[in-house]
Amino acid sequence: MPHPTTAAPTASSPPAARLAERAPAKINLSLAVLGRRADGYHELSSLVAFAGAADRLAYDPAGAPGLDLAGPGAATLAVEPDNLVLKAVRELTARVEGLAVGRFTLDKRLPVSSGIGGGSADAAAALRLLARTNGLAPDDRRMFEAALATGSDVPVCLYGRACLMRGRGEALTPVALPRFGLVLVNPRIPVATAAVFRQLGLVPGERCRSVPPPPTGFATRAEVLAFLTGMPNDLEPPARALEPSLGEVADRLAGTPAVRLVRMSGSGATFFGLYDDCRAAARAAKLIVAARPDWWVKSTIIG
Ligand SMILES: C[C@](O)(CO)[C@H](O)COP(=O)(O)OP(=O)(O)OC[C@H]1O[C@@H](n2ccc(N)nc2=O)[C@H](O)[C@@H]1O
Ligand SMILES: Nc1ncnc2c1ncn2[C@@H]1O[C@H](COP(=O)(O)OP(=O)(O)OP(=O)(O)O)[C@@H](O)[C@H]1O
Repeated sequence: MPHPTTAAPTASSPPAARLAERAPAKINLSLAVLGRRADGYHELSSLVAFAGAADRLAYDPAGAPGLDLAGPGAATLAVEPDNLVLKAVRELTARVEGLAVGRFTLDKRLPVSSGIGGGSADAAAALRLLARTNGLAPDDRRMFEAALATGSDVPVCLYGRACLMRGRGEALTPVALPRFGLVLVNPRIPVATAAVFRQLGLVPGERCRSVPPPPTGFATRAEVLAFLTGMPNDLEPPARALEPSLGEVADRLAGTPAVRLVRMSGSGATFFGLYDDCRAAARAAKLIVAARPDWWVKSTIIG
């Protein structure tokens, strides 16, 4: 297979031949750091769910292997040589003999390096497209292995449903969640995941806390909120220490009417607000956009 490349949009086969997958934003509703493993990765326990906001990955199986970038976020990735879509392709190619690979077009809508796993979601979408077009079962072990080799958040994005995520990101247990209105706010300040973990100052092999597992399901929003109140995002203090301006993002969300919970996702800098329904979320988003038109603000649903 020729080496896949990243390139500006080009003409390719007609739309009828194209396939597509959504690549939804991953939200860490809670995120406990339990310690640091001997291999350097941190041991996590995180309640994860997926938002209505997404990138979109189109695929032309007959096209030349590679990736074209489109959409409002394309420019932020244009000089990125190691796109996670291409990394996932390489990892699956290394595991599946004779894997046929075509051309991807990424419609980039989610902010980059923002704690909502956009790149991981894109990588998972690429794996799903390759599985569909190569006759691999979605639960083929090689899919999971390629996902984990691509990044810690890629397995959960491949899974794509609300779950408890543990370990480095490889242990996933389904959790039933009721629906919330959701507002995502990103101040367009990229935050490097590695720097936030490093700020915790844990040495390999160090344990720092234990947490009780969440229930396997929540019947009501009140139950979810009660659970989350005692389970913050442990990466929020180090992210705020690195980027004190994140305080304004949390404060703006906390000031919106009818907000039930405000928290950072992943390693930041995206914060989210939970609301009872999407109308309350839409109202809140409007207020934030009016105050900070320079921020990325998205009103959607989760659960
Ligand atoms: C913070 C989260 O977004 C929570 O879902 C993820 O744990 C991060 O997942 P990710 O961005 O896919 O992370 P990777 O690309 O695998 O790793 C990026 C950096 O974060 C560190 N990292 C990541 C995951 C983890 N459990 N422990 C870590 O210490 C890695 O050492 C690496 O330096
Ligand atoms: N398709 C992609 N979309 C976004 N970022 C990508 C992509 N490919 C590679 N990257 C690079 O991956 C890194 C992480 O990007 P991403 O947007 O997934 O971060 P994140 O939202 O903080 O993820 P996480 O929540 O998993 O930590 C950035 O350095 C970015 O340049």
